[in-house]
Amino acid sequence: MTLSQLVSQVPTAMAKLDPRHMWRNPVMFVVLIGSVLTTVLAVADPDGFTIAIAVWLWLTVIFGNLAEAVAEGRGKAQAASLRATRKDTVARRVGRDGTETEVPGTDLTIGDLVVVEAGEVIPGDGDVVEGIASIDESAITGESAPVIREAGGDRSAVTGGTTVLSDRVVVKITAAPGSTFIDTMIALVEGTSRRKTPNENALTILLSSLTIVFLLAVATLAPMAEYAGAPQRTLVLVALLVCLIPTTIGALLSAIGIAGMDRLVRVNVLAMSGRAVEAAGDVGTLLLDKTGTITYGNRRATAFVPQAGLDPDVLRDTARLSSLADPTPEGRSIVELALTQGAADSTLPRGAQVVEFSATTRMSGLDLADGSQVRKGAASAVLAWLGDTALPPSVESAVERISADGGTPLVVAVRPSQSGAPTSGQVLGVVHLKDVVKPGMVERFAELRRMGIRTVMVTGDNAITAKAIAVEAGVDDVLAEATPEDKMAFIRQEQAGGRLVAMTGDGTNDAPALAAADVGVAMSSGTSAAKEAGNMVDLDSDPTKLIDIVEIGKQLLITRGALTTFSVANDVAKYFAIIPAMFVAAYPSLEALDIMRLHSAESAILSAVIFNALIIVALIPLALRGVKYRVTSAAGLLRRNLLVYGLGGLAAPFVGIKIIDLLLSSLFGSAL
Ligand SMILES: Nc1ncnc2c1ncn2[C@@H]1O[C@H](COP(=O)(O)OP(=O)(O)OP(=O)(O)O)[C@@H](O)[C@H]1O
Ligand SMILES: [K+]
Ligand SMILES: [Mg+2]
Repeated sequence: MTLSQLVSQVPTAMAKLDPRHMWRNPVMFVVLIGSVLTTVLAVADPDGFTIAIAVWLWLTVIFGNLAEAVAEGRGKAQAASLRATRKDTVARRVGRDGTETEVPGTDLTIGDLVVVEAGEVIPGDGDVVEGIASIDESAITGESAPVIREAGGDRSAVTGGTTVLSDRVVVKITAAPGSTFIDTMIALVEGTSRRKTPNENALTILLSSLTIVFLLAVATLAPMAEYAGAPQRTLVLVALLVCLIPTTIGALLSAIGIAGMDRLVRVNVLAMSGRAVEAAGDVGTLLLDKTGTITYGNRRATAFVPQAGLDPDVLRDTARLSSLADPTPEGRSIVELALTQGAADSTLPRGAQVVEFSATTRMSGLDLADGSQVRKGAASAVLAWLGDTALPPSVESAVERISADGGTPLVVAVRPSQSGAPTSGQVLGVVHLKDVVKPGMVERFAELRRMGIRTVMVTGDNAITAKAIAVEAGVDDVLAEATPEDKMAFIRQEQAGGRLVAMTGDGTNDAPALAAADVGVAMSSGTSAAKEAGNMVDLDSDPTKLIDIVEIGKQLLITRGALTTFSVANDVAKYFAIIPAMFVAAYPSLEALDIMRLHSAESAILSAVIFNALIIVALIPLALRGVKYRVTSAAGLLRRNLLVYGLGGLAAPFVGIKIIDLLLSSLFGSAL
C-alpha cells in the first residue's frame, strides 16, 4: 500500500460519512456523533483546544472509512478489467429446427443452444452439449494455457467471455445474462455483495457492548467529577469516550474481511461467502474427488484385455457397441480406440435402448432390440448385474493389474436374450482407462499435513485403483466406490465429530458433497452444477489450492484476533494515561499514578485523541496485508499473539501519547 493509494481514496472515505453507511459500524457511529457534538461546541465557543478536538475526531472517522475504502479500491481495478471482457458478443443461437440465428448475447435465456467456433467468444455461461474444443480462459483466470472443454463429462462447463481456440462446440446456456460468472466475479471483487459474516456480527456485538459500558462509565464520571470538585467539560468527556471505546478494531474490521477476500482473488479463488473463508481457517479434514481433481480427468481407453481364449475382436466390438451412445469422455475414447484397432464404423443398431452411465449404477450400455444386453462398468457393478459372485480368473487378474497401476478397469459383459429359461451372461474382458495424476501433489499434501489437515480422497473407482492413486498423490486416506450419497454422508460424519470439512470436486456427482461441506471448492474446469453447489471456485482447477485458502482463512482469523487484542489493550492503557492527568489538579495524591508526566490535562486529552486517530492509519497496512501465518500449534500462536499484540497494545499508547504531548507542548506550550 502506498501513500498515493491512501490519498486517492480520501474522497471515497468522505462519501462514506453518510450516516446510513456509518450506522452499520456502531463504534465508529458513536465517534461520528462525538464529532458532530464537538463541532457544535467549537462553533459555539471557538477556542483552539475545542477546534483541535473536533478536527481530530472527524479525522478519526475518516481514517476508519479510509481503511475500508483502500481495501475496496484494490478490487475495483480488477472489476474494471473484468467489465472489459464482458464486451457485447453476438451469439449464434440454434433453433428447434436446427437453423442458426444471430442474436445479441444479452438476449440469451437459460436453455438456449448456441454454436461457438474457433476464434469466437462464448456468449454466456453454459455446458458443452456437443463437441470438444480448446478454450482460452485467460480473460478470467489470467492463465494463458488453453483448457479442454468437452461434452458429456465433468469438464463440460464454459464461461461467457472466454474464447474458443480450436474446433466447434454447441453450448447449452445455464445462466441468464446479468447473473453470469463474470457478473458474480465483478460483484465479488467490488464488494457489492459483501455481507457481514457470523463471526464479524458477533465481534460487532461485543464491540458495541464495550462501547455501551464505556459510555456509562464516562457518563457516571461526570457527576462524580463534579462532586469531587474537578468538573469536566462535555468536550473532554466526549474525547475521553472516543479514546476508550475500541475504535481501532472498529475502524479496521471490515477492511480485514475485504482484504481476505481480495487475497483469495489474487490466488485465483472466488469465494462466494465470507463465512467460507473464515471456515477455511479452521478446516480439519479435506475431501478430494479423484478424477479431474487429483488427476487431470482425461480418462482415456488405452487397451482391451480379453478373457482368456476369447477372440480379441469380440471384446473390441462389444466394448465399442456398449459405448456407441455413451457421451462421456471415457465412452468416446473407447469408440476411438476400437476404430484405431480395426473395428467397423457402424451406427447404433435399430431399436437399441440406451442405458446411460450414472455414478450410482457405475455402468452404461445398450439393451438391444433382440432382447440381449451389453454393459461396461466397474467390476463390482457388472458382477452384481450378472448375478455372479466372481469374475473369470483371467479377467480378475487383469482388473487387479490395471487397478494396481492406478488405472480404471471397465469390465465388459453381455447377457443374451431371456426368451426362455434364464440364461446367464458372459464376461468378455476389460477396458483399461488411464488418467494422469497432476504433478506436485505429494509435496503439497505433506504441507497440508503439517498444517494439521487430514486429506481424504473420495472416488467412485474401485478400492485398488483408489489406493494406487492415493499412494501416488500422497493423501492420508481413501474412500473408494463412493456414491454421491456416500461422499455426503462422510462429510456429515466428520462434521458430527466437530471438524470443519473442506471438499474439492468437479463433477455433478460431487455437487451434494460440495454443498454440504463447510468449504466447498469447485474446480473451474468442472460442471456448472458443481460450481453452483460450492461456495468457492478455483479458476486454476488446482486441488492443492486449499493450502492457500486455508492460509488466507487462518490469516484472516489471526489478523482479526490480533488487532482486537491490540485495540482493547490500547484502550485500557489510554485510560491510565489520561485519567491521572485529568484529576491530578483536584487530587494531588494522584501524582504518584501520573507516571506519564504529561504537559497538562488538555495536552493529555488532545494527545490521546490524536494518537487514537493516527494508530488507525498506522495499522491499515497490517489490516490489509494480514498478520503472517506460520505453521505452528494453535496454542503457540495464541501465546505469541497475546504477547506481541497484547503487550504491544498496552505499551504503545504510553510511548505514542508522550511523544505527541512533547511535540504539542513544544509547539503550543503556553496555549495548552
Ligand atoms: N462412461 C462410463 N461407463 C461405464 N462405467 C463408467 C463410466 N465412467 C465411469 N465408470 C465407472 O464408474 C465408476 C465411478 O464413476 P465416476 O468417475 O463418476 O466416479 P466419481 O465418484 O466421480 O469418482 P472420481 O471422479 O474420483 O473417479 C468409475 O470408477 C468406473 O468404474
Ligand atoms: K479508542
Ligand atoms: Mg468425478
